[in-house]
Amino acid sequence: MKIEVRQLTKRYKNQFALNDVTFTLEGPKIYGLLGRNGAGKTTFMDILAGNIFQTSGDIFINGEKPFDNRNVQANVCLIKEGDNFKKEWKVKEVVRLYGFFYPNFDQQLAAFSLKTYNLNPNAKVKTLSKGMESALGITVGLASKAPITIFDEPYIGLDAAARKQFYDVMLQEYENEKRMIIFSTHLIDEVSLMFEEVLILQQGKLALQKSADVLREKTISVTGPTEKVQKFVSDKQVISKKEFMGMMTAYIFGNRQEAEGQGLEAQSIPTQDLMIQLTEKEREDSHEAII
Ligand SMILES: Nc1ncnc2c1ncn2[C@@H]1O[C@H](COP(=O)(O)OP(=O)(O)OP(=O)(O)O)[C@@H](O)[C@H]1O
Repeated sequence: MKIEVRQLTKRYKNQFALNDVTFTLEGPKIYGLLGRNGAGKTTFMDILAGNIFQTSGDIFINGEKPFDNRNVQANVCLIKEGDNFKKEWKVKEVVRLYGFFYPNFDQQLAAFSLKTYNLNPNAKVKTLSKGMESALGITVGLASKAPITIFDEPYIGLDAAARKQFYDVMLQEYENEKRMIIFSTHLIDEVSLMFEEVLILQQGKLALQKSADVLREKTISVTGPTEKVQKFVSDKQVISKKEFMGMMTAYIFGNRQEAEGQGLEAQSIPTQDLMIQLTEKEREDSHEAII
């Protein structure tokens, strides 16, 4: 599957939820879509799933526009953090309806997942706890086998053990049959090892798109006397810098050994820290994407 996003903009009155973003996603791959509150993640996922229409720009899924397009929508399953299903539906009706809509829907996997999460097929959605409703979302999202499966904070209310079950089944399913999974979450440290590529949105702009391997190997923090650090980073891509009492820490794309060879302290940066550094206030106006 190929998703082409071209100068995509969504504006609500004076508020830009997405502001002229351009990028391409090509699967099968597990994408992490990250960003602070209000960065535009849900808006993007809603446009991708054909739920809402952009103000300007284009989005193509394998060359077709998703809005009001049944062909495309049958290939895209979006599970949000809540209110995915009508409250009056029974669990088994949700599974049946998703089964009708998604051509590759895996009934066996759905039944297995319902059992795993102790979900009673005859229970109405309105009687489920928050965590149980999330488990139902996860169940139909995974069982949909949609070529583009999107999870937008899908596990509100799920405890750590239940989240781990979800990750395990998701990875197992992905191993069995690869597809494009777009995963948006604030629990970044918990899932970042699953990502194959990371996108970070900041105030409706794309701040970063990089393969997870590159991020793991090449993003480092370098600490030492300010002058020495300044000199070391002068020819490198700098994510952010902080200075305190003659010492500087710079977050950069670079080589750890090279920094250590020059007597600087170097550490790799966890994805969550990277997101925080990239979206710090000082960077807000620069809108310089790292792609
Ligand atoms: N229906 C709407 N009407 C007005 N403004 C909206 C609407 N939906 C989103 N916005 C605004 O667009 C911006 C992006 O919102 P969005 O929900 O896409 O962010 P997000 O990255 O998903 O945030 P979060 O991590 O908090 O879920 C925010 O400023 C939000 O207030």
